[in-house]
Amino acid sequence: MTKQSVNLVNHPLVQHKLSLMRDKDRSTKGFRELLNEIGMLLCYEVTRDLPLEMVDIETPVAAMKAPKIAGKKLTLAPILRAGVGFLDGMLALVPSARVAHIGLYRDPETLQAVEYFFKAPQDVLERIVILLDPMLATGNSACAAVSLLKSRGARDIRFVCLLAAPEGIARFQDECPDVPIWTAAIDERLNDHGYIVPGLGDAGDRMFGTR
Ligand SMILES: O=P(O)(O)OC[C@H]1O[C@H](OP(=O)(O)OP(=O)(O)O)[C@H](O)[C@@H]1O
Ligand SMILES: O=c1cc[nH]c(=O)[nH]1
Ligand SMILES: [Mg+2]
Repeated sequence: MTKQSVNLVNHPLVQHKLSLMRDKDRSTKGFRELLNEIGMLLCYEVTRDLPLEMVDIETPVAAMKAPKIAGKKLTLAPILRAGVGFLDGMLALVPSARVAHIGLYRDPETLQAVEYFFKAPQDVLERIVILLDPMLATGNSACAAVSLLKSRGARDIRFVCLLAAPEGIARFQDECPDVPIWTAAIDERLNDHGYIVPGLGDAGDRMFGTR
């Protein structure tokens, strides 16, 4: 199967906000607000190609045909915990989206993803699923999440992250060649503990103030 693309979102607003988030002195409040704002901007990009259909409406002045989004509806699927940081911003733009929660944490020794929760809408197979996690490091969590979604029948999946390591992109594209990626940056590498360098540290801990 041909590998889907990596879409680098280099809009100045996204890049500026990401730099603010990387700063080790950014407060928990600031970090969370920025992730939410970037979520909104990335939602704009990942939905750019949604098909439109022309429908009849009446303005106060005249009848017209106007474009509305057609076809499949959206499910937003955050990987807990850090993926939740994108959710409110995206739901502000797509308020009727359904939400699938995917509970995964990364074992600090093995770096394998450990599942602890999964709840998806019944009709997830009929929807476009936007998988959310700010960090694509080894790729283990994102691959495990795609496999859970596919086990429920999801076929049309897109992955949105904030930062990606080249190692994570390679692994994800190998295992999930049918899932395109949107990211705000591709960093240099992973360190010995599987953290993205230069990265921004542990996204979940920074967002919830747990370290
Ligand atoms: O690509 P990977 O190597 O799998 O790493 C990325 C994962 O690590 C972080 O989650 P973490 O396990 O820290 O859980 P948390 O969000 O609850 O802190 C991050 O939010 C991703 O889910
Ligand atoms: O750099 C990293 C790698 C995995 N998870 C994070 O939150 N940060
Ligand atoms: Mg974490």
